[in-house]
Amino acid sequence: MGLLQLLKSQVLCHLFICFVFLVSGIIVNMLQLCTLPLWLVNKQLFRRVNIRLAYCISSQMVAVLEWWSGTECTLYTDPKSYSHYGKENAIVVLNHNFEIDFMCGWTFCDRFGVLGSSKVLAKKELAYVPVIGWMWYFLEIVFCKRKWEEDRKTVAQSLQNLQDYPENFWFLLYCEGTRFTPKKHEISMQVAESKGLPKLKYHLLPRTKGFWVTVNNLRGKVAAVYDSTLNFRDNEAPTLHGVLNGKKYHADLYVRRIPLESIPEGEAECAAWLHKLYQEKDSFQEHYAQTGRFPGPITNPPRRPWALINWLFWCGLFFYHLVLLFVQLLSSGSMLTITASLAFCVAVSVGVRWMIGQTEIDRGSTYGNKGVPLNNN
Ligand SMILES: CCCCC/C=C\C/C=C\CCCCCCCC(=O)SCCNC(=O)CCNC(=O)[C@H](O)C(C)(C)COP(=O)(O)OP(=O)(O)OC[C@H]1O[C@@H](n2cnc3c(N)ncnc32)[C@H](O)[C@@H]1OP(=O)(O)O
Ligand SMILES: CCCCCCCCCCCCCCCCCC(=O)OC[C@@H](O)COP(=O)(O)O
Repeated sequence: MGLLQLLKSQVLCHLFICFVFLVSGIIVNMLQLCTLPLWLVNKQLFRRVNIRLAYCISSQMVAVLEWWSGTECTLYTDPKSYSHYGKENAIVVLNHNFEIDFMCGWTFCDRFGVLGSSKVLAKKELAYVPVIGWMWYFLEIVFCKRKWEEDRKTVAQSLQNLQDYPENFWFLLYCEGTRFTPKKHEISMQVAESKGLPKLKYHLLPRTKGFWVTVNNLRGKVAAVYDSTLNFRDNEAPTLHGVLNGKKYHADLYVRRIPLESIPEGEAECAAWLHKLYQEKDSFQEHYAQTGRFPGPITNPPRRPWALINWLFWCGLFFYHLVLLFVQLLSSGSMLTITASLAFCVAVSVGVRWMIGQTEIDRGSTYGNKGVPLNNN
């Protein structure tokens, strides 16, 4: 093991990275709060400012993935579609199998210059996660309770609000609605069978209502759906812990650009279209399993330096102040101050541990664990 790799595996380094993320994130959340009055005076300026503030937070996770762990992200797509990426609004449909799939998504957003403005249809529980969840309020992220009767109005309204959004954005939809587990897969395939739909091997059965409502409420604003299929080389199951430990993964992403006009408007037709899309996605995963690659040419967007610069800025700032604080603490000799500082460090570690837990599939929700009642006759 090299010296750098040894350094990356040190718990103290992980604690420092997490500390920087949490404290800088809370500072940015405070700044976001201060921008609220701007909403009343100049809504578009409020949005532009918040896109940049959000970038300071989300790009830290991109920097850790790209520069700390050195994870490589390869893009399979045709060059004609490539020329549109980052220059238009799009709905991204992505498979939901990996704990760090959202970080890979963010990496691609950054490479095409839409990271600050990127959006998602997220479960409501994530709105309460400090830093990221709080940041999302100011980005007008669309939250759902995953209960259609309650979501149908609120989701449509939040999507309508994006009609006059001033900068290009990608809107991410995990149509499976939850992360893949063998149990959820088995249950969703029972649902597929009861609906007379072909079985999927690598995906859960997609929930179609969110897709239908998104496509129809963003019509006229969004140019295309980017059908995106992600996998990792060597059958790896990447984790945030692995990334913090400096483990290098290799992500492969296959993207097809589908013009929005080609997607049917009616609910039933749109649902059938999405089911067909997931059958195609399944065949791409099968191709990957057989050959170790996705179909089509590789056109790799380069890493950009901004995420690294932002991260180094915050790390430098906190490192300087932490050293100063440490020296002052030792020279003060006050047991009370030392104990209070230790308690603060423990609180930060516990908070971050809980946040990391949100990314872990084993600690995931039970959503999708129940299907339609089986007919045992
Ligand atoms: C490549 C570049 C990437 C770019 C990245 C861009 C941006 C990045 C930005 C941010 C990154 C951050 C990432 C954060 C991650 C957070 C993501 C989440 O929180 S995912 C969870 C929330 N999202 C969703 O759930 C979206 C999908 N869901 C839906 O669309 C749902 O329809 C819904 C709108 C949420 C409503 O939920 P509900 O449960 O009420 O669903 P339905 O009404 O659809 O369900 C009933 C329907 O489903 C059938 N059914 C029953 N059981 C199952 C089952 N187990 N599996 C499948 N289907 C099931 C049931 O028979 C009903 O069928 P029908 O509709 O025919 O009546
Ligand atoms: C700079 C690096 C610092 C790293 C350390 C800091 C920890 C940061 C943790 C950030 C937490 C981010 C929240 C986004 C999480 C996205 C997780 C996710 O994918 O959600 C799952 C849902 O889709 C479905 O949920 P389930 O039904 O599967 O349950």
